[in-house]
Amino acid sequence: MVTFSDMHPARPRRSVLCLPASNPRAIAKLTSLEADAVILDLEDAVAEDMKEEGRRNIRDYFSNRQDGDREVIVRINDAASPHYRADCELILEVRPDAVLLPKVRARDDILDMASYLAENDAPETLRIWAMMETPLAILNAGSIAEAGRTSGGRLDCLVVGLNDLRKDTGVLPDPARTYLIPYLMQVVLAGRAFGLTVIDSVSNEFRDLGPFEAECLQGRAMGFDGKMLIHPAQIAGANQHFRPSDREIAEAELIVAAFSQPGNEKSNAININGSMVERLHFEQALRLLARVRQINKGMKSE
Ligand SMILES: CC(C)(COP(=O)(O)OP(=O)(O)OC[C@H]1O[C@@H](n2cnc3c(N)ncnc32)[C@H](O)[C@@H]1OP(=O)(O)O)[C@@H](O)C(=O)NCCC(=O)NCCSC(=O)C[C@H](O)C(=O)O
Ligand SMILES: [Mg+2]
Repeated sequence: MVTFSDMHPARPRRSVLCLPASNPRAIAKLTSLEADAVILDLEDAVAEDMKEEGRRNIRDYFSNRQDGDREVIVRINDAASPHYRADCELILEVRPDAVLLPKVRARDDILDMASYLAENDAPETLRIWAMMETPLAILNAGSIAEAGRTSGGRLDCLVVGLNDLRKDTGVLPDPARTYLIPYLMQVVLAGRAFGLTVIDSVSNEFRDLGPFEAECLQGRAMGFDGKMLIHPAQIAGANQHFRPSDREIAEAELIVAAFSQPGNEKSNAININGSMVERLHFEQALRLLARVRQINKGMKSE
């Protein structure tokens, strides 16, 4: 059956690759990588004494941007850090597709950034993404997601950060993510309630891709739109697992065809091979097919 996440109309964000802004070799690889979106990180992936170099690399990158339609996001340091002001100035200067706020705790973190962007005439296309990686972010997930509306719709995306969450909660690493599931689902629910994209956490495994693939399957089943990645080896798996399967596409086509048949156009519930299919499934099917078209449009070779 078509899943709820297929209703979400946002652009494809199946694979969201993160890399340290201080690593020019990794940055140089980007044009050859098939990630749907890219995060240039100034926060945890960058050593204290490399932050300025990271900002310089980001300036260089945007001055010669060759990404076409791909979203490029910059993760800044948090408001309490000495790097925050310089990072914010950089955001206004290079105007990425979004600024990713680390260690969000409450809705005010979103509102403060939204005010800063508005006061400095940042274009509406400059969005806000939020890392959901503190215990307070999970407790306040609903009001953080709601702040997206209050802030004029600038908040676009919630990204779970399980490394920080494990650190702050004491939950032990476990391939099944058993005790983290309530936190993950809380973020999915908050995102869905306010029309945001939800991105599953990184998996730290990039040589043995078995545990990573298992997390992709689980994340998709939970309703996530995509996964944050740390290594190019993870891109193909995320693109595959967060794309509707051939079976789902065929089922959606069947539903659309059935509702388009004479006599069914105004029906709210019909019988397809012994299953009740409602108009809401028809709407889901249309959205799924629209998403597939979007994915196919952005695909070079997968
Ligand atoms: C994890 C790594 C440090 C591993 O790096 P390395 O040992 O160099 O890997 P490889 O030898 O396999 O690399 C092969 C080439 O691929 C390039 N590369 C590696 N990673 C990336 C990448 N992410 N994007 C683009 N290109 C990449 C290398 O440069 C090699 O090329 P070359 O130099 O020409 O030989 C490394 O993968 C890495 O730094 N990953 C990203 C780390 C990161 O961004 N961390 C922050 C995100 S995690 C997070 O946010 C957690 C969250 O906050 C939470 O709390 O959970
Ligand atoms: Mg983190």
